[in-house]
Amino acid sequence: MVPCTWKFTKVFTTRILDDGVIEEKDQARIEDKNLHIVFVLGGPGSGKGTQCSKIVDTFGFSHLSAGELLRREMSSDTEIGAMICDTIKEGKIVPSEVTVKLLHKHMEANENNKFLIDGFPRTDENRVAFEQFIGVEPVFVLYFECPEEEMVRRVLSRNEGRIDDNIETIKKRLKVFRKLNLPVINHYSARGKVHKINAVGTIDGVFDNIRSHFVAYECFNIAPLQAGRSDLIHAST
Ligand SMILES: Nc1ncnc2c1ncn2[C@@H]1O[C@H](COP(=O)(O)OP(=O)(O)OP(=O)(O)O)[C@@H](O)[C@H]1O
Ligand SMILES: Nc1ccn([C@H]2C[C@H](O)[C@@H](COP(=O)(O)O)O2)c(=O)n1
Repeated sequence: MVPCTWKFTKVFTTRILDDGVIEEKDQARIEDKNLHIVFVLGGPGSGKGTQCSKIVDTFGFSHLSAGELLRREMSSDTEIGAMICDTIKEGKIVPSEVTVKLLHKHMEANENNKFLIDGFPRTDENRVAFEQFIGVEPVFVLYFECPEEEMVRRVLSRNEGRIDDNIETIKKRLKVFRKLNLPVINHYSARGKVHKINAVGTIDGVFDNIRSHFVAYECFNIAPLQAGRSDLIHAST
């Protein structure tokens, strides 16, 4: 399995408590972890979250869903929470600064060094912000290919009470996906990093296809695995 090669540079955070006691907290900086990051991309409802749970159970990654982190932040009674709510309702993309900071916070707090980052980067701006702020490239990118009618069907029957699971917002999210997310997938595809997954089929059937990519990755001792360069993807509309 994975050799754990943390460098363990500690960051000491000093805080003076109310009673004058000095509390020193130490944490490993994520910059010093030997991070293995897999980005999981695909349109809304293509099954990213469902498959991430299975990857976590089988391959020991930690799952960070950018959408889920934003939804949690949205329920905070703050200006940023309200901004996230408006943006998600409109099917638009939250400014990268907010999302990357949330990802950073959760990666830093988690001892694991293997992360599945689901629904990120959604735009070139997201991608560049992550590269600049976190400074790590993904080892590979899973791209869930799914017909739009199937994605709409799945989202409309998801029934989790999400404010963006309605036909009006779904249409906007699909448009944003075609316009902003496909260029990101093409960016990684040109670098041989994209593993295309056929997202149609039973949940277990789709996972069987995904499994081989992680097994191969582990066999290569977690060295960045170069996928074959796949054809560029063009938005159909
Ligand atoms: N292979 C599948 N076949 C049929 N339904 C599926 C399949 N995979 C997932 N689903 C269902 O489709 C819905 C959407 O799946 P999921 O939430 O995993 O998608 P997602 O890509 O994470 O969506 P989003 O980007 O909107 O968060 C869920 O109700 C899930 O149970
Ligand atoms: N990188 C991201 C990821 C998500 N969002 C917002 C906009 C999405 O429509 C919404 C839901 O995300 P999902 O659960 O479908 O991954 O969250 C964003 O702005 N930036």
